[in-house]
Formats: sequence, structure tokens, C-alpha cells
Amino acid sequence: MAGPSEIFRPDLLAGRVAIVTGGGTNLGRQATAELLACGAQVVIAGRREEVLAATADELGEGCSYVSGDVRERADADRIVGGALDRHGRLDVLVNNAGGQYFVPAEAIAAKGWRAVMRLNVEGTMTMTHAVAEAAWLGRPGAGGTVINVTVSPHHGMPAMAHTGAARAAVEALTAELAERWREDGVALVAAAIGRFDTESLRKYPEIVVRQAARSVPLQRLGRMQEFAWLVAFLASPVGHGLSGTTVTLDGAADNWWGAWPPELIADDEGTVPTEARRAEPPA
Ligand SMILES: CCCCCCCCC/C=C/C(=O)SCCNC(=O)CCNC(=O)[C@H](O)C(C)(C)COP(=O)(O)OP(=O)(O)OC[C@H]1O[C@@H](n2cnc3c(N)ncnc32)[C@H](O)[C@@H]1OP(=O)(O)O
Ligand SMILES: NC(=O)C1=CN([C@@H]2O[C@H](COP(=O)(O)OP(=O)(O)OC[C@H]3O[C@@H](n4cnc5c(N)ncnc54)[C@H](OP(=O)(O)O)[C@@H]3O)[C@@H](O)[C@H]2O)C=CC1
Repeated sequence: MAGPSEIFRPDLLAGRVAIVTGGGTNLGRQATAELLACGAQVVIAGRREEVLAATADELGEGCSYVSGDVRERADADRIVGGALDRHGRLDVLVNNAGGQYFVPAEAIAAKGWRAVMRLNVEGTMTMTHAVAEAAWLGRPGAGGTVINVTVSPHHGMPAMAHTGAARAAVEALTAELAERWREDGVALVAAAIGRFDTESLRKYPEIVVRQAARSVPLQRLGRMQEFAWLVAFLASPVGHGLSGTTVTLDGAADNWWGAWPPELIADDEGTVPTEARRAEPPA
């Protein structure tokens, strides 16, 4: 059962209906719990029916699922059709399904590049079009919000060139479609997220997982609940005011290239020296 929200009103999203792709696991599941806590009804989607069924069962009333592959238009239409049949409306799409594997740029095989593009860019586009065409475009008074999960930092990701390119494409599409579909009442926002404390992060090489928090200025991994709060916030009416933008939740990883303190200038205690003040203020 999804408990009450720690920060939002229980009726913030009352009467709203959301689809969360990848909603059966980790960040998607936590976001689903928060949307439910804010009064929304949520249809979660993913390829593994048993995973979705377990999550829907655990989160309880208001949560249901449709299994399918976001890369296939027929599946996307089935997911959207299932949500509309059940609830008669759609207000929010969270394109959370996504991912990549950890590999130096020069070792990315063409097939792997295509797999990452297909999942993150095409999967996002396919679901977005399926929802917009079935529920929003050309329907006066309708409309809704698309939340596209992307990845921060934007200044380059070690061993993730394929996902950096894919997520940049999604952010560009977010801006483009926000302009194209504005008059249909459709808002699109990208949520560029950093390094989160999830089971999914643990598939990466051990040293990457161990050092991930150190590489963030905030010196800790993001918490799944923080992601879930951001999703609920963007799903609220304020999402329309942010349409076309990318909101970053990354512990400031976008601002800094390395670990703090930077090893090259830290002393043995790990302290970075500060500049001495001038003895006298300038005349
Ligand atoms: C300092 C701190 C910094 C810290 C840095 C850490 C920051 C982390 C930030 C982000 C974290 C997350 O996103 S965590 C969330 C992670 N979750 C996920 O990634 C789940 C979704 N991912 C996937 O489904 C897969 O990874 C993905 C490849 C994208 C799609 O799968 P598909 O089934 O379509 O593709 P597959 O059949 O598996 O693979 C297709 C091809 O891809 C390539 N390929 C796939 N996996 C491969 C691998 N491990 N190594 C090499 N190559 C691989 C091969 O060419 C494969 O072809 P063959 O050789 O013929 O098989
Ligand atoms: N964890 C982290 O630190 C970070 C995560 N992210 C991003 O956040 C999002 C969620 O990640 P997270 O929860 O950590 O990882 P997960 O691996 O748990 O999430 C991926 C989800 O997407 C679903 N999925 C994958 N491929 C498809 C597909 N083709 N069709 C439908 N569903 C699919 C998976 O279910 P199934 O396999 O059953 O289909 C799974 O539920 C991803 O986009 C990820 O890249 C970004 C930055 C950092």
C-alpha cells in the first residue's frame, strides 16, 4: 500500500491518471507510489508481467498494469488503450523506462548503439505519440504532461557516450514538442537525474558503484524518494509552467567534473586550501 506523501497534499493529483513506464522497479516504482499518494491513478508498464503484477499488488488501490515493450508501437497503443479503457482519461505520461550499459565510447558496437538509441529515444517517442494521439491532440480541453527521464551530467559521462547522445536527443525532442503541442495543452518536461541509490545502479562495475557518491558535489547518491517527489511536482499544474525545459536533480553533478575535494589540490586531510585574504583592504 502506498502511504501518504511526506510533502504533498493527498489530493494534489486527485482525479488524474498517469502511465509510468518502467513503473515496476526502482525509480519508476517509487514515482508510482508518490503519484498514488497524491491521489492519482497509475497504470505501470514494462515487459515483465510478473514484476508489474507484484508491484501493483504491493502498491494497492489505484495501481494497475499493462505489460508491453515501449519500443513497439502496437504495444504502446495497447498500454495507452488499457489505461483509457480503465480510467477514461490520461493526464500524465512518465517516460521512465530506459537504460544503457557501461562501456568506453570506442568499444560501443553498432548493435549496442542502436539498442540504447532504440530504447531511450524511440521508446520515449513511441509512447509519447501513442498517448498524445489517443488522448490529447486536437481535443479541446484535453491535454496533459509528459515527463521524460534523462541523465545528468550534461558535460560528458564516463563510459556512457551512447546514453549521453540518446538522452540529449530526448531533451531536444522535449523542447521541440513542447512548442509544437502547446496549443493542444500538452506540456513536456525532461527530468535529468544523476546517480541514485538503486538496485539498478549495482549492475555497474564495483568501483563505479563504490565511487559514485564521491563523484557528486553533494557527496551522496540521490534518494529514490527525491526522484519521486520531482515526478509528482512535475505532474502537478506547475509542470505546464516548466514545459520545454530540463529540470536537473543530480546533487550538482552538472556543475563539477570530478570528486570533491579534487585530488590534485587537496592536502593529506582532504582539505582544499583557501586563498589568504589581503592584510589591508584596498585604499
Ligand atoms: C565515477 C562515477 C561514475 C558513475 C557513473 C554511473 C552513472 C549511472 C547513471 C545511470 C544509471 C542508470 O540508468 S541505472 C538503470 C539501468 N537499467 C537499465 O539499463 C535497464 C535497461 N537496459 C537494457 O535493457 C539494456 O542495457 C539495453 C542494452 C539498453 C537494451 O537491451 P536490449 O535487450 O535491447 O539489448 P541486448 O540484446 O541486451 O544488447 C544489444 C547489444 O548491446 C550491446 N551490449 C549490451 N550489453 C552490453 C554489455 N554489458 N557490454 C557490452 N555490450 C553490450 C551488444 O552489442 C549487444 O549485442 P550482442 O553482443 O549481440 O548481444
Ligand atoms: N538509477 C540511477 O542512478 C539512474 C537512473 N536513470 C534512469 O532512470 C530510469 C529508471 O531507472 P532505474 O529505476 O534505476 O532502473 P531499472 O532498470 O529498474 O528501470 C528500467 C525499467 O524500464 C523497464 N524497461 C526496460 N526496457 C523496456 C522496454 N523496452 N519496454 C518497457 N519497459 C522497459 C524495465 O522493466 P522490464 O525489464 O520488465 O521491461 C524496468 O522496470 C531509466 O531511464 C534510467 O536510465 C538515470 C540516471 C541515474
